[in-house]
Amino acid sequence: MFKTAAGHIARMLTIAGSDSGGGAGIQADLKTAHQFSVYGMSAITAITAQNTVGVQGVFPLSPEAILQQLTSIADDLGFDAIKTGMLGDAAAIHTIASFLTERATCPIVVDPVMVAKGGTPLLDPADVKAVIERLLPLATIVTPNAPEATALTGIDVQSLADCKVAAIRIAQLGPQMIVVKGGHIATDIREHELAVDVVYANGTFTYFAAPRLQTAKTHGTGCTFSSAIASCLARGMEPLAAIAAAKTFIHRAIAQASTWDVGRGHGPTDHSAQPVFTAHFRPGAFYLFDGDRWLEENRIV
Ligand SMILES: Nc1ncnc2c1ncn2[C@@H]1O[C@H](COP(=O)(O)OP(=O)(O)OP(=O)(O)O)[C@@H](O)[C@H]1O
Ligand SMILES: Cc1ncc(CO)c(N)n1
Repeated sequence: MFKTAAGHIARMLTIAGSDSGGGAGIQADLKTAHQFSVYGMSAITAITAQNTVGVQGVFPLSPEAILQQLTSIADDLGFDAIKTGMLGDAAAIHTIASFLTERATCPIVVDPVMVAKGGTPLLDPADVKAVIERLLPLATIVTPNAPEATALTGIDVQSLADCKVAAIRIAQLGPQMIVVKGGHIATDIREHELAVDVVYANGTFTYFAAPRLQTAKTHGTGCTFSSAIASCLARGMEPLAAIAAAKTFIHRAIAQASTWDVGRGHGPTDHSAQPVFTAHFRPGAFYLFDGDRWLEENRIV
């Protein structure tokens, strides 16, 4: 396990839903924390009956049950970074936001989960307001995919240019750094398609791209990516380096699972993948991951 500069084991808390299929939610988050040599803890917000084909049932926990888990962890174990995923409803969001305000001084990664890959809603659209008003102002990093960026801003996010406009709008809602993920965005800015994650902070865009992998093994990619970022922040890494390491991890996790026979639908990724750690990234640059290392490219997006 990784020891922080303060000399203790790095700890990451995930506040999210349970995925019985093991590829997304709490299960993905804890597997990811472990792979980053970070001690993982969980406060479960809802239990889903779910597999790679779809979501068969959602059973939210009460705000009391959520708060008691959070309090038990805060009173004893503590945390160096927190990630939030599927949250349930507005009442749960208010409870979690109040807890974070009172008891969290560490970095917070908000993955604004709204819809599962198969299309099942995991958050009522009426509750998006609570995410915007209560959670985004607390976020060190927020990681919407394209449809989530649309729900947060009202901008129809379909292209890289849309990602940039949406990121600027989301920044006005309070988070320190925004990552609009490129999994849903069709780009063709090279001879082969890329999955480009657009990062925005302090008025500057930085880009992390990787070749788009042609596979349906993408169940839980967003959960895995955001918990990888939180794990890196728990280790004390800088935000850009954390996002880059998370991108290398999810890229390899998708690639390694491409031949797996786990489930009949959108299969899970391989959380035993090895992340690549690179120390320094220049804000404003465009980086391409070639599977082994990051290359800085001279391009205007
Ligand atoms: N086919 C792919 N090839 C390479 N990278 C991908 C692919 N799909 C997604 N990614 C990467 O995975 C990460 C998660 O992005 P994505 O947009 O899929 O999240 P998401 O939609 O929130 O996932 P989910 O809802 O399934 O948890 C991003 O870094 C994105 O660039
Ligand atoms: C529990 C849970 N959280 C998040 C997602 C989004 O991938 C999912 N499918 N299930």
